[in-house]
Amino acid sequence: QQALPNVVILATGGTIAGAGASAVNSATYAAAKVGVEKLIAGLPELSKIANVRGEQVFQVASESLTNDNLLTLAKRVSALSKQADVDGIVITHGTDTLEETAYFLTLTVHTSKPIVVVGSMRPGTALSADGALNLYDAVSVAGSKDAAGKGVLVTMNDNIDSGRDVSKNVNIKTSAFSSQWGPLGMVVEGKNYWFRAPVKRHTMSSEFDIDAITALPPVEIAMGYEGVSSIAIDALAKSGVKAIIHGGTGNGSVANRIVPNLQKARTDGAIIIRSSRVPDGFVIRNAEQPDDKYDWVVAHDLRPQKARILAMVALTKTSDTKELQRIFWEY
Ligand SMILES: NC(=O)CC[C@H](N)C(=O)O
Repeated sequence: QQALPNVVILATGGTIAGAGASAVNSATYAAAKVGVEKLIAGLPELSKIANVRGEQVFQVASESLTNDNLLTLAKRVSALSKQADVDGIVITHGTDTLEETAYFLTLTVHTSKPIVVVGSMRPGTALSADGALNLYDAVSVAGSKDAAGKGVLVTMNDNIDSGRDVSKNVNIKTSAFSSQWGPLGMVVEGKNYWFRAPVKRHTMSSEFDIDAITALPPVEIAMGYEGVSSIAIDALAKSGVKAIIHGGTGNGSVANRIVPNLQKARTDGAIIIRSSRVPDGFVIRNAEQPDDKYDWVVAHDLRPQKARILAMVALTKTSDTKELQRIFWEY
């Protein structure tokens, strides 16, 4: 009988720590109510697969997380990952911005130990609550040797997804999370079944290290849509943001009437990053807009909210647009 792995659960809030007035409240409830000790005590099956201990890092709904929260969490994950008595780390998280935290961690934490971010779509008080199994799966994956070196992972609805690729694509339903490139595998009854591996740079092979990052630069998002005006772009440029993510239409297209405003924002110093509001596919450089001529960057397959995370991290090292474009291809 092998010794059980040591897994630390860092709790940050969300629906997985939510509570409703009755068992039929699957959508109407308060997130971030239940503490980590109670979450662990409510799942005695965990003690059969790992030595688990919990830390309450935050108790919030994830839409309210800040850049400072991201830094605090990532630094704690990094410190724990360096401890010999920690084999894996689980982060319980609200699902609304889970994909952003998971991507930030995979970009910045230098470890090959498994790190798993997990949430739920229904509070623990609801009928058919999904949090208990999702958390069991997260601890199981975080404690398994075959999950090492795959970047930060997300376990929701039996799937093991890459924290880089996965997004919340459905609300209300427990099948909320998916990626256009597919899950890496599945976890069933405490066993992992792998089908693919990430090819983008992450964790150990990342050039970014949370231990060396003390602040994140301001990066904001402006959406494209029929009838868009230059109000948002002009306001962002004036605010002094270091980069503007343009969540464009289609292939990252930009309304002709705001192109001059984005060009001016670039000349005045902001980095312009062209992404798309379309959930899947990716943006091709110099298609739709002459990125070389305008000195713009394209976001590859990253959605605006993920492009913002990579832009903030990349800008801690460089504001050279050629370097930034390399980083967007590689991560
Ligand atoms: N399902 C959820 O976790 C959503 C709850 C809340 N909005 C959050 O993101 O924390």
